[in-house]
Amino acid sequence: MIVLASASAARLALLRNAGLDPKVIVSGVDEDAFSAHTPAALSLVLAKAKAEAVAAGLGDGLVIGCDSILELDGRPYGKPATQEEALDRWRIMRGRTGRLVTGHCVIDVAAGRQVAETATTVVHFGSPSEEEIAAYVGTGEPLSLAGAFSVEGRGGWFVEGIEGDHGTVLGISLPLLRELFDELGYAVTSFWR
Ligand SMILES: Nc1nc2c(ncn2[C@@H]2O[C@H](COP(=O)(O)OP(=O)(O)OP(=O)(O)O)[C@@H](O)[C@H]2O)c(=O)[nH]1
Repeated sequence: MIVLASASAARLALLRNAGLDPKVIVSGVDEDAFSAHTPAALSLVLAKAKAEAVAAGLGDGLVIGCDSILELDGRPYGKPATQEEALDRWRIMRGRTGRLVTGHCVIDVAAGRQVAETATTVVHFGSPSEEEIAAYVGTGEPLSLAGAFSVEGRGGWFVEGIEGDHGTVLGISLPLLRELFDELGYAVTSFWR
């Protein structure tokens, strides 16, 4: 059994479209209770915390935990708390290049084994006008997204391009997840529906 320890609809859709049919158990981890020296380290700490919180209640299964953070000027940006914060974020981001880091953790509950790693995708932001930023933030979309943008939704109009795996931006890197499964001795193809 594969368990996705995430409330992210994007992560679930990505795994389903890629042939898996995970059971979703949201971890409920309080992300504000964690800190780390770098955005990448923070994404890993949070991915592990989410996977561990869900794995603690299971006797078997492969539990996947993830956390996505935008790194800009070395600072971590998660989901904006308010529309005002999202507006301010876009005024910083526009015309700039950031790194979307997603931490991944997979726990083989029965074997008591855990593997974890980050994936990073470079994001080149466009230069939306004040009116465009206000219109985008006004849709409410940015509030549920790490870095206050989507690459395939309404935010896509303001993303000039990315360098790296697009799944990492959506919230889960399939090639990295394949490596982590392989490290635990599992072939992802064996779970394809
Ligand atoms: N659809 C879409 N979602 C994105 C994009 N960038 C980030 N996200 C989502 O932003 C959210 C990042 O916040 P996280 O804390 O990692 O995850 P969450 O949604 O809070 O869910 P949990 O894993 O339960 O914490 C995830 O749901 C990602 O799927 C994007 O470009 N497109």
